Amino acid sequence: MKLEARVGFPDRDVDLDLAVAAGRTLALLGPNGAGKSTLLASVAGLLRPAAGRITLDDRALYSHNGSDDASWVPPHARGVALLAQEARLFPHLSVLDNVAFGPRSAGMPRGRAREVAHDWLTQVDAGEFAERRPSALSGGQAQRVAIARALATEPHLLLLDEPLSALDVDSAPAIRQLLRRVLEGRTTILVTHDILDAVLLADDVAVLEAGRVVEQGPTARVLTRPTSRFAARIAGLNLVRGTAHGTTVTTSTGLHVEGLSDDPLPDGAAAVAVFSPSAVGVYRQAPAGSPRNVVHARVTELEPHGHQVRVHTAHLSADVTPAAVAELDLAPGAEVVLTVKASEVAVYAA
Ligand SMILES: Nc1ncnc2c1ncn2[C@@H]1O[C@H](COP(=O)(O)OP(=O)(O)OP(=O)(O)O)[C@@H](O)[C@H]1O
Repeated sequence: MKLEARVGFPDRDVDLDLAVAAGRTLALLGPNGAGKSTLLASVAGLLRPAAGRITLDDRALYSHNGSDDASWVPPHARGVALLAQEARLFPHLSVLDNVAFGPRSAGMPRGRAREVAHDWLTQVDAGEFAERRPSALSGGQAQRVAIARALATEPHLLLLDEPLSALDVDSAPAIRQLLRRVLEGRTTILVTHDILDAVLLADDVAVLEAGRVVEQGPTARVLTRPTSRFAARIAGLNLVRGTAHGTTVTTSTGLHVEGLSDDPLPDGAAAVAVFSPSAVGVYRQAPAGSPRNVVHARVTELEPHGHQVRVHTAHLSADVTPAAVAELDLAPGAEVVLTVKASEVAVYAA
């Protein structure tokens, strides 16, 4: 089913508008406090927006038009399942009864509900734990059971709130693989801080910043041609925002970055210049006679990055070899000149 959600919380300065197409997974990305949990809780029915409208296909789960005639479907009647960071299984029930709980609550006879629970446990490779209590499961095993419990209710919409973040590094990859399998064809919203989750699990990505959706689109597009600084950072790219003049982007502080553009941009249009840290050269003094983009900056941090060292400055990053770090005597506070060839910079509308 297709989800459309417009939710407004003036007291939180949150005003979000997004949609998830039927059968697709949308990853919600954004810094702390961006509004991801607020959106999830609103869709689950745990939080009531001050304004907006939430629909699953044609069914309104919540609507409010400024007067008193709001419609409100309670959480249990929404057909929405929420999977949290921790499995939160009922401690006094066996694993099997945990999974059978949803179908039983929906009126399914006990024997049939247990059969359904068995099927789901088998599908998540947790059949062997059926008779155990949750206290006898590892974190990864418990999360498998929680996935089975969520899916056994046959939800129209699945909400995943950082489902891998509480797992240790050894069990997360297997659960990620499992999610990849079970999310296929299900309408899902996935809140994550992990770029790997977005790449492996999500068809689309929405980036939230300060209570607003700042960009939304297919995952591959957002990660290769980001228009927000947050998306650029998680994609490992430099992004300079400003206005276009030809194929040059000029920032509000007067920095000019020239690049290449597929489509001509109207003069003065909002635009970004995007380039990889590996395309950035680092010098102590401006190289003579260079046609490149040149930016004066100060090193803020050095960070290992594969076999390279990522040199961070206030707005841009560069990847250099460890030998170059030694040769240039780079350290936080060092003044540097960064260069990038126009042919390495993509300029497009933001
Ligand atoms: N219970 C609350 N009462 C009032 N304001 C809140 C409450 N919970 C969150 N907020 C505010 O709402 C805004 C959105 O917060 P939210 O928790 O949705 O962000 P988030 O993207 O989920 O962040 P995180 O990644 O840290 O979980 C923030 O400004 C936050 O301070």
